[in-house]
Amino acid sequence: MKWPNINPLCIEAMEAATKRVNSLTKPLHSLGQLEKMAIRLAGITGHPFPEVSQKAVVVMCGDHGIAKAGVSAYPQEVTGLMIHNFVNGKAAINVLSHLAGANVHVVDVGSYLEEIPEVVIDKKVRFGTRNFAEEPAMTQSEVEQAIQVGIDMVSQLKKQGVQLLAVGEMGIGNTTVATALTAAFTGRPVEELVGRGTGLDDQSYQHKTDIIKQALALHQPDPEKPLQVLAQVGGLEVAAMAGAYIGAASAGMPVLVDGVISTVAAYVAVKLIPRVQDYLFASHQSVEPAHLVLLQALDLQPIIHADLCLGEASGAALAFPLIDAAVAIVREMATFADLGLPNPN
Ligand SMILES: O=C(O)c1ccc[n+]([C@@H]2O[C@H](COP(=O)([O-])O)[C@@H](O)[C@H]2O)c1
Ligand SMILES: Cc1cc2nc[nH]c2cc1C
Repeated sequence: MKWPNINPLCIEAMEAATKRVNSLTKPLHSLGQLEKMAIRLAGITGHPFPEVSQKAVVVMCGDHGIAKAGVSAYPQEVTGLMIHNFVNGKAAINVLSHLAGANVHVVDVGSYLEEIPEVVIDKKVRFGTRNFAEEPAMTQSEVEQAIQVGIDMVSQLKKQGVQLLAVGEMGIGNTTVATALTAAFTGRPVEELVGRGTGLDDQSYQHKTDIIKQALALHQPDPEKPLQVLAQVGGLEVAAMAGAYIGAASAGMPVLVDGVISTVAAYVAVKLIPRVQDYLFASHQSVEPAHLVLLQALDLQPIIHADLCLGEASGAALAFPLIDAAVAIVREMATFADLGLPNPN
């Protein structure tokens, strides 16, 4: 695959933003993460006073052959039902996006739905992945097509004037995918990473752990070959999200990462193109154990700790107002000079 160009952060804008942040009427560093976010937003946009009012949410949807192995508390049909729910504006992501003034874009990159509602963006690569307990989930070509869906989607949104993006997913079975990918990339034991997803009981939780271990033994993933690992135990919506992060970085657009599935996709994007990391903002820390491992591996600090584990980009949308806060502080707070005081910093 040929990757798009990604610019480094603008050092001048970051220096100007740092100077401004340190001149504001507050003890040095007392606005913590908000200050760091403001400075990085300046670096991403090239402006010390960035504008991020035009917000969009992208929900990548896909089904999983591995769902047949009984690894989710909910039936596979819920993926399609939730796509309809998104379209009707009644899912959590619709409510949270509406609060933040963001439009929701639902992309079907691989659900089992035969008939896709009109407003869903139909980018189906195939009807669900293969069951990776038995064979690779995807071909390399399918992985690349799905990544391209994400890159193209964000390029379109950029043309429509979008300035800030939240990326998430819907796909029954995909915490099994995310856990297998995390184990493959980090080498951490599956037992340390596996969570209860949509709410597995103890017996199914053990079964999920065994399935992931068996799949890793079958495929022997090489962490230095991210596209191959995606093909072995990944998902179409995971690949599309990786593409969306690459697309956002290439468009100079800050992007909020959601939960464990969204973050493993970000990990893949960074593995493919390390500079993508500069454009990522972690929103929250999911209750899935693999999420913390991924956030640490990416050196990302989540700004919300609310025991979320929903997906759909819900945590990312919940973080929109915090990005707005970071921008508003730099724009609107008085400086020590404004008060006629020397800057103590
Ligand atoms: O974002 C997360 O951290 C997260 C954690 C647990 C579950 N989910 C959502 O629940 C679905 C996957 O759960 P499961 O149990 O079917 O693997 C999928 O649609 C995700 O959006 C999402
Ligand atoms: C109802 C439901 C909604 C979801 N949204 C994201 N993943 C989900 C999983 C389930 C089961």
